[in-house]
Amino acid sequence: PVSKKAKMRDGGTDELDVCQQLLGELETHQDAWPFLKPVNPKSVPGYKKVVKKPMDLSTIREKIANKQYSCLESFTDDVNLVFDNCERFNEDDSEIGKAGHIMRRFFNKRRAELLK
Ligand SMILES: Cn1cc(C(=O)NCCN)ccc1=O
Repeated sequence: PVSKKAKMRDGGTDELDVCQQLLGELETHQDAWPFLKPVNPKSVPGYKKVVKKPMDLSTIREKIANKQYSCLESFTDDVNLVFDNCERFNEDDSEIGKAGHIMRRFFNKRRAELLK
């Protein structure tokens, strides 16, 4: 079988390039505004108690910079956490709830296209 090592190419893995590409597209999406920075628990009543594992795009950007993602799967888990938290806390027909559904669909579509 092809060894893990074989996945490496100069300057890091292809998977990490895909993570950077996807994150860049999420950050610049017009509906990304609710997800760019950590939710401020002081300005959003109930958030701290309800959402056990907060996650946002700037935190994911930091984790990439600190080499905290070993593979596309661990990166995908954090992106999905952003949108799962959003569904948990926001009505589907709210502005933020709608943005979360749009962003999740966009992410899944682009991830599939980049992996083809
Ligand atoms: C993702 N999310 C974001 C907010 C929020 O208010 N973000 C600041 C926008 N400027 C509130 C609830 C929530 O689930």
